Amino acid sequence: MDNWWLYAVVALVVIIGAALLVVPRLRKGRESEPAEQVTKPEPPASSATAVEEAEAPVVEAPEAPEVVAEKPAEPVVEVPEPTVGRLVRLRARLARSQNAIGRGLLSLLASDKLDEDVWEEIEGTLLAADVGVQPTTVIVDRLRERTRVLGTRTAVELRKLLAEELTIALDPDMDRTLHTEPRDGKPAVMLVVGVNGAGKTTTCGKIARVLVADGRTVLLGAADTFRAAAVDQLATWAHRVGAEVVRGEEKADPASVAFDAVKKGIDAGVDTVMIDTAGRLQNKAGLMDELGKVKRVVEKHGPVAETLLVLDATTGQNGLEQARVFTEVCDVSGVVLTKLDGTAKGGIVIAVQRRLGVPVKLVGLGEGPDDLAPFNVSDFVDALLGDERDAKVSG
Ligand SMILES: Nc1nc2c(ncn2[C@@H]2O[C@H](COP(=O)(O)OP(=O)(O)OP(=O)(O)O)[C@@H](O)[C@H]2O)c(=O)[nH]1
Repeated sequence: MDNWWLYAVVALVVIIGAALLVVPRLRKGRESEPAEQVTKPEPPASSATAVEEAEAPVVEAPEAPEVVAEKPAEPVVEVPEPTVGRLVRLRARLARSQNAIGRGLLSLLASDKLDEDVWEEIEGTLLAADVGVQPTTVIVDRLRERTRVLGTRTAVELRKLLAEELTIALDPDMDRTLHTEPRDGKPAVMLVVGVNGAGKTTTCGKIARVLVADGRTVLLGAADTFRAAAVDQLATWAHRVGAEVVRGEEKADPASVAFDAVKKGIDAGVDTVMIDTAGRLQNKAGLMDELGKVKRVVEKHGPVAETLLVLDATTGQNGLEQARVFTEVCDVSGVVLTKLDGTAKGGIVIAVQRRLGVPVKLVGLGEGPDDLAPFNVSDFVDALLGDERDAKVSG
């Protein structure tokens, strides 16, 4: 027990040493806690971006004029194909789709014996080609008579006879002029009517291209206010050739859009104003009335030069009844027969003219911008029957 103080000193040293070791660690541990608290409230990366974005307009504002300057100033205006001889250039396509009629008829006529059965087959071929009952009867009766009287049997002569009969059936004396020239200092106004999907908007665009190619100025009125896409479609066609478009609000009164378009055309001094109307079903009396209203309202500016009825050739005879209603409402002056490239029934041209008493003025031969041609009887008959030289070779 003499050394009790020695034990006391050692114990004190141990306690102090332990205290020196433990306290700094505790302190260190406490210091790290606030560090974690700092990282937690840091804004996440995305909110930092949001702040940058929120500030962006302020920072980028001075650059705005540069953006405007970089915009492509003018759309590229296309130069359409010249119109002269278009039907001839498109003849191969037309002939491909019509060959069934021409070849069928010519081979039947070249039969060893033109008996009752053969004439019935000829009649069937014409009916199947949508020529229509009455014109078919006339064509067959005349052919029968002429082959009997003339005793014609060579392929060349038979082709000539058939061509003559088809030409008569197509009424070459009908006036197929498209009235697009301004009169009395006012633009020629064209109304384009027809059922949904017949190709009205496309036809407006194609005609505008033809007119622009011929050096005319054109304004298009988008009176199909029922379908916003139709308005955009027309505007696209117009921009491609540099024509102006007048469009109304969606669901606006089509008659007022048409009226405004003609007024703008008069003020701007353009040559032709074309009004694209909504596709209307003939059994919707209200809609047909509205079409009549469009015409009356437009006529307040002066007479309409041309009312074109657009008909889809692939609807065949069924389309004719619909077509007839249009002729009653709006005094149709010409027919545009579209999609002739999509049918082997070219005889519909004969049926349309007979039924409506209106000339086919233009034909659509494809979806391409220049696939529209003035209708020409002799080119069409040539396309129906194939090249005359083919007949000579086989004759
Ligand atoms: N193959 C072919 N397709 C055509 C021709 N004319 C138009 N079309 C196509 O027919 C479709 C309908 O044409 P649109 O011009 O939209 O018809 P629309 O009469 O204005 O139709 P709505 O606006 O619904 O009344 C489109 O796909 C055109 O490309 C043609 O001569 N041949």
